[in-house]
Amino acid sequence: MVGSLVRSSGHLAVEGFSPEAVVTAEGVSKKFCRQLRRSLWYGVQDIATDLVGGSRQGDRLRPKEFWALQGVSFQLLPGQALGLVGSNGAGKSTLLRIISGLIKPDLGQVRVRGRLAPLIALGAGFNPILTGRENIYANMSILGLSTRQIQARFDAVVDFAEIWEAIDAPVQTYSSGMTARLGFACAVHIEPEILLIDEVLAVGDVRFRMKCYQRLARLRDQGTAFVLVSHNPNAILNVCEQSVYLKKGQLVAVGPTEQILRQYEADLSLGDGQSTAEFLRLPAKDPDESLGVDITALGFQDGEGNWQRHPTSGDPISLCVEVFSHRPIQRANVGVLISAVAGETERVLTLTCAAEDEYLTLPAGRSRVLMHLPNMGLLPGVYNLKVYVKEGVSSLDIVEYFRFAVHPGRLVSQCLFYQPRSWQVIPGSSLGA
Ligand SMILES: Nc1ncnc2c1ncn2[C@@H]1O[C@H](COP(=O)(O)OP(=O)(O)OP(=O)(O)O)[C@@H](O)[C@H]1O
Repeated sequence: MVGSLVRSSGHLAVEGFSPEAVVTAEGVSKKFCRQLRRSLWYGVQDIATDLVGGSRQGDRLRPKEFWALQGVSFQLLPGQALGLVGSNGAGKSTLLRIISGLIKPDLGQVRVRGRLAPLIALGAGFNPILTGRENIYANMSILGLSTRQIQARFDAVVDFAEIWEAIDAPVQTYSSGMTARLGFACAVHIEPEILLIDEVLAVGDVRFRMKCYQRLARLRDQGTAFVLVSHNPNAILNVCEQSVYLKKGQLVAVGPTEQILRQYEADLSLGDGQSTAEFLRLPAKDPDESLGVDITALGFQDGEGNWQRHPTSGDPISLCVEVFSHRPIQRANVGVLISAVAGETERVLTLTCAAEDEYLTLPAGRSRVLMHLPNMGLLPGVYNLKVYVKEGVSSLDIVEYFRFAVHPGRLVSQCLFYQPRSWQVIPGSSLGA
């Protein structure tokens, strides 16, 4: 799908484009200027240069300009789904805007073959003062449908968006979920050959999201190609078998989605500023500030008591919470809440003493609370751990932020949940008597 990649002058470039590709991006670069005044002035200069038939110096940065995209090449074949991952400001939306034709690249080119539907900003393409009905006609005709074709699909669009009661109200009175539903419904009902989706699936309730995913699967079966941007790795994993990783405007990797997400998440964990330390040491608290128990250190330890900065999926591991107690606590409730960093703070695991009525006794002075996990059930990725110590409903101390990465190990699971199990074959045995 993405051709073979070679490194050239510090960038990855695609060798041997397929003539069947529905989208081909070749050495695409885009620069922006953060100063509005300068940016407007540069715009005027560029238009003047175009008018007199001069050539823009697209390859050079003018003062205060920066590359939002630099030398990005990839291609998308019919019916294939490509995820676009990268942290904030990596250039994902800029790339989608260039593919959709909303903005022009300064260098390189993008070729698109087939009808393209961009779903790249909530409500973009809708006129807020027009009604839902009027917007459906306006939007779908911009996307290439005739009035007769729109009439034939109108009911299906409104049914899908579930907005019959508001169809004659101005779109500015719609909730963000309703606008997203209408945008999605219009885009999928033009039956595009290429669909660009930028985060819009994050809006709307869970039921509608499931409906969108089902619809996307149907479009894929019919041969629609996708480019999907999402901060939620599961959304990308569900839809795309291949992904592109953008970092500071450059394409750093392309390949199977699982591999690309691991690389991205590993980079995220290296950028957290905590990664070099084997465990998290917390600054000593002023006795006046303390509520009775202070968490003084936090980390993972293996069976031999060695600190493990990055636990391995499937291996036994213990979470170690070092505390200093100013007085004995008879019924301490220690809680551990784990969320996925790349999943928009999606909670993955909540483990508390109170949930199992297994309260702890903390003596006065320093102690280590160990939570033994026979298997690290988290899949490879980057997580944030929050830990608290409570006595009844009163919180004694809390650490909001301990980021760690889980490295791949022998555990192989395709889903979020890992169930430890053992297998057995009983020869000569049947379920009958
Ligand atoms: N019109 C613009 N003028 C100036 N800078 C811009 C403009 N549009 C985007 N940028 C900048 O270009 C860079 C890339 O932005 P872009 O929106 O493509 O990133 P992104 O990967 O989609 O980020 P996010 O995940 O936060 O949506 C950012 O530094 C952004 O601030």
